[in-house]
Amino acid sequence: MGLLIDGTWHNQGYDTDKHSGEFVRESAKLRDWITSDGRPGPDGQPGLPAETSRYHLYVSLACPWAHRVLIMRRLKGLESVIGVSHTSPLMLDQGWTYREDEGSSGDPVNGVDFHHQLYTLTDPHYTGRVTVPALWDKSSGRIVNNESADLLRMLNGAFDGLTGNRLDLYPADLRETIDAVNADVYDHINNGVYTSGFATEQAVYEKHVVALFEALDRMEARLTEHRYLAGEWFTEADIRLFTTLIRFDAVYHGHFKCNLRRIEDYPNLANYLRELYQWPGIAETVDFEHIKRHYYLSHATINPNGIVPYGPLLDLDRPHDRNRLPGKGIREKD
Ligand SMILES: N[C@@H](CCC(=O)N[C@@H](CS)C(=O)NCC(=O)O)C(=O)O
Repeated sequence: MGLLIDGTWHNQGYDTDKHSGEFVRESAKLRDWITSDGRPGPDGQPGLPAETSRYHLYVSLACPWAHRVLIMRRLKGLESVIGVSHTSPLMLDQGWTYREDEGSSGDPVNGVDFHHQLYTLTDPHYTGRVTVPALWDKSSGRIVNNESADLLRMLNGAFDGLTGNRLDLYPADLRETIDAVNADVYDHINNGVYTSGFATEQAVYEKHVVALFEALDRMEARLTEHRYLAGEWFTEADIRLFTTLIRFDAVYHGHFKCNLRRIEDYPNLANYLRELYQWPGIAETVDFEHIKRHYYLSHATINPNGIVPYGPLLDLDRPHDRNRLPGKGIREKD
């Protein structure tokens, strides 16, 4: 694990001492935006036009943030429009790598060995953490965006003219609800497992793990009455919760000590997780081999001997009970 400082790779972990034992996630820095015709993004970000085969997605199959984007790519029928390379599950001295002998797909676009090289190709003086997912633009030869929340929004709309796909995972009339759920899920669940697991002080860990389970309780209650997080429609809010839930019992419960309960112990969350897992196309984006090997083998401070647990046994294909609640699937744009 490491970071770039003025374009030079430094092999160093997260500095929790600087924040009294807290893990503080760095904000993504590369934030240009793909739009259908290259006009600026929603907040005036520099725009680039959607084109077939122009952009390439670099992901880790282990990473919950990258996984969101893989699901959106699949649901939006973008497989033949945006190519993908995945890293090796191991994130060690050189960070994410494209070592095929360790399980990476390799990098056919730039032929790099290490993910950090894509950042220095983008900016020879790059300073910051080197993260997946990253969307590469073959035309300008750089990463245009490395923030999964942005990538979800772009993939939901910008390429519709090329694919004819009209599914809308961020419908205008549900945005207020989706944004509010996303904020809670991001702070306490998506990031909450990391702030719990990477805490280096007991009190800091306890604060985050309690907040995490309070948020899971809120989601459990919400899903008693609602089929999906924003109501009857499946939206990006569900994708964003799913990628944490699917890793929870296999990794976060043990490795990150998020062990008040398992997802399996929550009737609604467990059934909801299975419904989403069984959604056409989604199970194919889940790779437990990468997920387990990544976490248990990449964080030597947490798991120094690198033993990967054999279990748990998960039966995500068994039936769910979510049909008891009204659901309409994914909205189509008018
Ligand atoms: N804000 C980013 C966060 C991505 C992120 O933190 N990815 C992790 C993998 S799960 C990573 O690459 N970490 C490397 C590091 O922090 O050095 C996003 O959501 O796209």
